[in-house]
Amino acid sequence: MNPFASTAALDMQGQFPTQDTHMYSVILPTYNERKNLPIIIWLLAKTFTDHQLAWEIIVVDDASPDGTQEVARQLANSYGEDKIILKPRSGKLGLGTAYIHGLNYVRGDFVIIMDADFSHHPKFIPQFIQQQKAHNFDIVTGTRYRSSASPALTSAQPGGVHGWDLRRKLVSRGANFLAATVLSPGISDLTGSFRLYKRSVLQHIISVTQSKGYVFQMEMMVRAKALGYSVGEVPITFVDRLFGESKLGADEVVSYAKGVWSLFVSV
Ligand SMILES: Nc1nc2c(ncn2[C@@H]2O[C@H](COP(=O)(O)OP(=O)(O)O[C@H]3O[C@H](CO)[C@@H](O)[C@H](O)[C@@H]3O)[C@@H](O)[C@H]2O)c(=O)[nH]1
Ligand SMILES: [Mg+2]
Repeated sequence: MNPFASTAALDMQGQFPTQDTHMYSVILPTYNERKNLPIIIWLLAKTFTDHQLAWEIIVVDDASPDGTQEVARQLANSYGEDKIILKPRSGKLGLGTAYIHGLNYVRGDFVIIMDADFSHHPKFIPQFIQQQKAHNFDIVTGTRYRSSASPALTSAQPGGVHGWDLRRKLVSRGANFLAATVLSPGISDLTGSFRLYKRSVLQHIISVTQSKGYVFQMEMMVRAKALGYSVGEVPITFVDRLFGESKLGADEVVSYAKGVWSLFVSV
C-alpha cells in the first residue's frame, strides 16, 4: 500500500482532511447544451462547495443555435462572473480548439476537462483529485475500460459505458484498440475526455498537439506519455446524453485513423 495514499483519502464527510488551497478550473465546451448546462453547473458547484474547493468554470460555447449562450449568461449572473466565465466563439470550431481557447482564460492550478451533457458526472472529480494528491500525478484520466483505479483507489467503482448502441461501442473499443496496439501508451482509455491536468502540463501538451477533432484526446495522452508525464486512472461510468445529439460523425472516425498513423510515424 502506498504510504501517501491514506493522507489524501476523503474523510467520513467526503472532504479532504487538510484544506486544499488549490484552485480548480473546469473547461466546459458546449454546442447546443441549453437543457444540460444549468444542471451540470449546479452539480459542479455543489461538488466543489461540498469539498471546500476553490473553483471556476470556463464555458466555451461555439455560437450554439439553441441559445446555450443566453443560458450561460444567466448562470454567470446567478453564480457570479468570477465563477462562470463565458468565453464564446463565433462558430462551431471543434472540440480540440475549444479546449485551447478555454485554457487561455484559466486561473486555476489544475484544469478539469469534461463534457457538458452528463456523460461525465461531477461526482468523480473528488476521486480524480484524491488520486492526483496521493501520487502527485501530472494527469488523472477517467477510464471506462478499467475496473479498478491505477494505482488502486479504495473508493473507485468499476468503469463502463451506458446507453450507447453496439455501433458506437464498437467504434470506441476499436479506436482504443487501434491506438493501444499501434502506439502502446499504456493507458486504458485513450479517447475519453474526462481528465484532470496540472495547468502547466496541459499548456505544454496542448502546445505540441496537432489534431483538432475527436482524435485530439488520444493524441494528448500519447504525447503526455512520450514527454514523460505521469498519468493515473480512475474508473468512470460514461452515460450517454439524454438531451441533444452527439457530434461524432463518420468523418471523425476517418480523421482518428489518420491521427493514429501520423503519431505512429512521428512520436
Ligand atoms: N465549443 C464546442 N463544443 C463542442 C463541439 N463539439 C462538441 N462539443 C461539446 O463537447 C462535449 C462532447 O460532445 P458530444 O457530441 O456529446 O461528444 P460524444 O459523442 O458524447 O463523445 C464523447 O465521447 C468521446 C469518446 O468516446 C470523446 O472523445 C469525446 O470527447 C466526448 O467525450 C459536449 O459538451 C458538446 O456540447 C464544438 O465544436 N465546439
Ligand atoms: Mg456526449
